[in-house]
Amino acid sequence: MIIKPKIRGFICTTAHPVGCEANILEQINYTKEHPPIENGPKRVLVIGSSSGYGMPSRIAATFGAGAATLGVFFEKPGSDTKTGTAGFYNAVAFDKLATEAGFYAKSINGDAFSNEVKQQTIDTIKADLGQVDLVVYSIASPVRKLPETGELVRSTLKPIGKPYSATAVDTNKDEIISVDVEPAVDQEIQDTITVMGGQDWELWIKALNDAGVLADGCKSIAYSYIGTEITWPIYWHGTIGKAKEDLDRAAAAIDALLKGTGGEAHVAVLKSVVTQASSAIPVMPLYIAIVYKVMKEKGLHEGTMEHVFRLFSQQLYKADGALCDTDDMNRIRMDDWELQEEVQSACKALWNQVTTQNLRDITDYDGYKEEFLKLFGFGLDDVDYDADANPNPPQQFIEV
Ligand SMILES: NC(=O)c1ccc[n+]([C@@H]2O[C@H](COP(=O)([O-])OP(=O)(O)OC[C@H]3O[C@@H](n4cnc5c(N)ncnc54)[C@H](O)[C@@H]3O)[C@@H](O)[C@H]2O)c1
Repeated sequence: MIIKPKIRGFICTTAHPVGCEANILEQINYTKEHPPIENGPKRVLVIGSSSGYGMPSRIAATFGAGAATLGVFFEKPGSDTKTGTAGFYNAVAFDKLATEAGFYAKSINGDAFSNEVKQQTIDTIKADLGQVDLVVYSIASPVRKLPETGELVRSTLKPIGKPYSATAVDTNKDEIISVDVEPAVDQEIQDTITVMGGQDWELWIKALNDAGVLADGCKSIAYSYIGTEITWPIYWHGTIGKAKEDLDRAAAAIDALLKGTGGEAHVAVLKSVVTQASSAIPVMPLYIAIVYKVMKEKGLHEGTMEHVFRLFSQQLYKADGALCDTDDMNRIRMDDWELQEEVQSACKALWNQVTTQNLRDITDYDGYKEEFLKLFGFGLDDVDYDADANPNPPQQFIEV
């Protein structure tokens, strides 16, 4: 099949398996070029491991610390007429490259919110690894099927209390627009907490702990975002922010549980990056185009792989074995570079000046668009997009 990008709204409905493999290889090579992560984990479970921040977590564990990894994700395979999702191809590539390099890498494709996927994960750990010493929770989902009732709950990305009006970019027309978002009603706030809050992370840790598959000293992290004044109305002070506050609550409960066996749990607050999840959030694409411009100019830019590698090597598994640095909520603040005063004041200045005419000059909008396409395996120099590509490459995922 000849595969080209097809963009609909804020997603690309096609993905390129060869391009996705090239992306994974690039991330693996980045990791291999760095000194190994001393004291790193050896058996790792990554929940939400097929893209965004989850995949580099798996790569840092494997190629940085030499860990055996089990990945969980929810992705669609390709068929003769349709391509699979980018996450599917990323995971195919990771399993292949990790296995070829001699590492244990198994993947479970199914709904992480379900009891069945949790049980399959436990069975696989028991059969192959015995226990795990790190659990990474990196799910981003607009919907959660509740395991007990089967009810489908949807999250929303809305402000709370009052309508929100802001400058944004229409990424299909490459135009600066104004977006107006009505505030959430109470049910929408509750539902967003149900989908993206900490309950499922807690259910995972409880299930894994009850099954005896968490090693003594096991750590767990879940990823969060706080951001800045520019994005607060739609993010930290909005429905998704309430869900992330609930993640902080869950982190404290999980930390208390894991401390009993010498372990720990943290929320890691990460920087804004181009992922499928962030491109769905109003205002984020423009903010990212601006902050990338500023951080690239200041030599502070990191992509997902660089950022997660710094988290693993300089915080979670420090060379001297010291505990990670945390804020007063016990969170690991990897967003420290992005939140520097000089970065944020430069962002605010650009935010107030941006127009359709100067979008490409004063922001890194071209970089944003390139990275967006790259998420789906497109726009890479060394991939022949006119060549036939197999939309269903061989894989051995455990399907649940
Ligand atoms: N993108 C950012 O700028 C950013 C910044 C800070 C924190 N984060 C956080 O990082 C985490 C991951 O987000 P991302 O941006 O990497 O998202 P992403 O869309 O790139 O990846 C989401 C992952 O979740 C998996 N997933 C979704 N629903 C699932 C389900 N029902 N069962 C199993 N797997 C499922 C997907 O398969 C994929 O592996 C989120 O908690 C997000 O808030 C993101």
